[in-house]
Amino acid sequence: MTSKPIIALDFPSKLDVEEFLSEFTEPLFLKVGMELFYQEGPELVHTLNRYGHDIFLDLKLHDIPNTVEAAMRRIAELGVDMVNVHAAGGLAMMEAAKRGLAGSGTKLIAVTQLTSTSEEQMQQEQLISASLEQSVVHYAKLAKQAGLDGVVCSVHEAKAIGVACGDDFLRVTPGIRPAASESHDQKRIATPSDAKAQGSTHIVVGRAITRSENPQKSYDYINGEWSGRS
Ligand SMILES: O=c1ccn([C@@H]2O[C@H](COP(=O)(O)O)[C@@H](O)[C@H]2O)c(=O)[nH]1
Repeated sequence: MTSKPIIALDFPSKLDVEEFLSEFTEPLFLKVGMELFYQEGPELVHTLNRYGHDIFLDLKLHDIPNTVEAAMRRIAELGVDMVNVHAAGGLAMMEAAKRGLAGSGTKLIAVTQLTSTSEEQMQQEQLISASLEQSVVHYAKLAKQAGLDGVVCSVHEAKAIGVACGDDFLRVTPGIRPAASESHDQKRIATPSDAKAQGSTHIVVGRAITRSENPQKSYDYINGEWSGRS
């Protein structure tokens, strides 16, 4: 059975979130990112939790190990289902993040290479001579070594990560677009059915649902394709 699509709540305020969620009747898997969390803080997370939604807190921590461990101790108290760090922060930082979450039940995943990054951009701007897939798999192995539950990657690397890190290692994939949709700022996009075929364990979908004229209909369509019902 596949997980529910994770809806990226990239909204500026709680009011916008309430208006968006009023369209839905069932419990959802929601992603709270930086824009919303910096505006509304932990209270919004508690509210979404009370309504029975699963929550991925997408804050992408990246700092020295001591700072990240302390921040994760606070995040552990929020009771979210999933949180993340940047794998580029290194092994010691990821291990510290995991220590900070100890006893919480919150899954910890690491961003490998952002889905808005192309191979050419990565090689030129980060001075990495490896291929993008090699870089992503390298970070996935580092995250596994640190004891993390999985990574954020694009659908295009999901299969290779499954081979390198095992099938139970989470491959959470943003950059999801229905066929022939606009890619916006994303470089490594794929459809929900591609994600299913390539072994993503979760898909993250923002604008294709939140900016749709009919969010419930778009969600149902994407969920159907992802779960193999259409
Ligand atoms: O590599 C990454 C990591 C995180 N994201 C986040 O996912 C959503 C995608 O939104 P769309 O509107 O579907 O493009 C967004 O919140 C990003 O911050 C990502 O896209 N890529």
